[in-house]
Amino acid sequence: MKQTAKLRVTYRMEDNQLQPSPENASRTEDALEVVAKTRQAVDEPHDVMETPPNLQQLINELNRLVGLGNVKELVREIRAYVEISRRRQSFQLKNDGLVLHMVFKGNPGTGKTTVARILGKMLAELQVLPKGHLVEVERADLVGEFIGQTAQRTREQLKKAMGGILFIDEAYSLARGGNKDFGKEAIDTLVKAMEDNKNDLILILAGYEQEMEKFLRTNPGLRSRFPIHLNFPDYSCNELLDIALMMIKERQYQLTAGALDYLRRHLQEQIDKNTSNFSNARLVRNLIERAIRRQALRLVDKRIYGRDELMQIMREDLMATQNEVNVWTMPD
Ligand SMILES: Nc1ncnc2c1ncn2[C@@H]1O[C@H](COP(=O)(O)OP(=O)(O)OP(=O)(O)O)[C@@H](O)[C@H]1O
Repeated sequence: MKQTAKLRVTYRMEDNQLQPSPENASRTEDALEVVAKTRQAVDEPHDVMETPPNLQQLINELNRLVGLGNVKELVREIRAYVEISRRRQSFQLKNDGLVLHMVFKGNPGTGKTTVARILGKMLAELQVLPKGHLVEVERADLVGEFIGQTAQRTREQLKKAMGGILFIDEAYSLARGGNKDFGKEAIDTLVKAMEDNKNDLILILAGYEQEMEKFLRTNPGLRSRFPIHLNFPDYSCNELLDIALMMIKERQYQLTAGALDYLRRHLQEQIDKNTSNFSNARLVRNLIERAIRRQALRLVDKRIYGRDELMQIMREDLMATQNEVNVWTMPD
């Protein structure tokens, strides 16, 4: 692309060379710098989004997650926005700060915490957040039982989260008791902190979709402070199976054909039951981890075994988990 720039500058002759006249020398230098930068930006072929290695690793980590197309798209948007804001800055163009407070709506085990954790690290790499760590809290961490306790607890958590993300699970439980409840005080303290620490803190409210919608409807002032809403839908049977295979592979195990067949049927059965405590990818993780322990038990007294055998998860290892999986809920 051919680019021309017009400059209106007065010159004078000095040592047989044309020099900008002293009264507008600095304006000239500014103008020439802008021209140089424009040329560089327009003419030079350059990597549109150079990605530092740490950031690339996090992008890979996010992309490895099964599904979640909307989340991946949002992250692309944020990266692009940060990059363009930087380029605009170099031309002294106006830059309204990014407001990245978010609402994550979805059932348990749909990846909300996992995404928030990766996002925090990414925003630190992009220098949008100073640290990018995640502090996960729920009502009991914020709300006290006596006067004065709530503001103190909430402030403590805010302090821990400063520089990163404060992730509030089941955020609507803060409004549980209405205006007389201490939860209201927690919300007010959070809102104030959002205003006072615009560049140092991101708040994510997470929880079931319907409860969250109701919460935001009854607190209209809150909705406008959270410009980004992300839905985390339940995973399909195939997606859950992909997640299972990914987890198996990461841990250097393999499913036999019988185990795979069993797992597919079992997951579909769980989906069809449509129970409220169905925990999506967390259920899968618990199934796999339990099956790994069962496989160990099956092999431990065997004298002869090979590499393949040590890697194989069989149908019977998974079947043993059927009635026990809900008892064995592993922390993340
Ligand atoms: N899309 C995915 N691909 C691979 N693994 C996933 C995916 N989504 C979730 N997981 C895994 O499932 C487990 C549960 O996910 P996570 O804790 O992020 O869910 P959550 O929505 O925050 O649940 P909760 O609301 O109950 O806290 C984690 O081990 C996570 O790594």
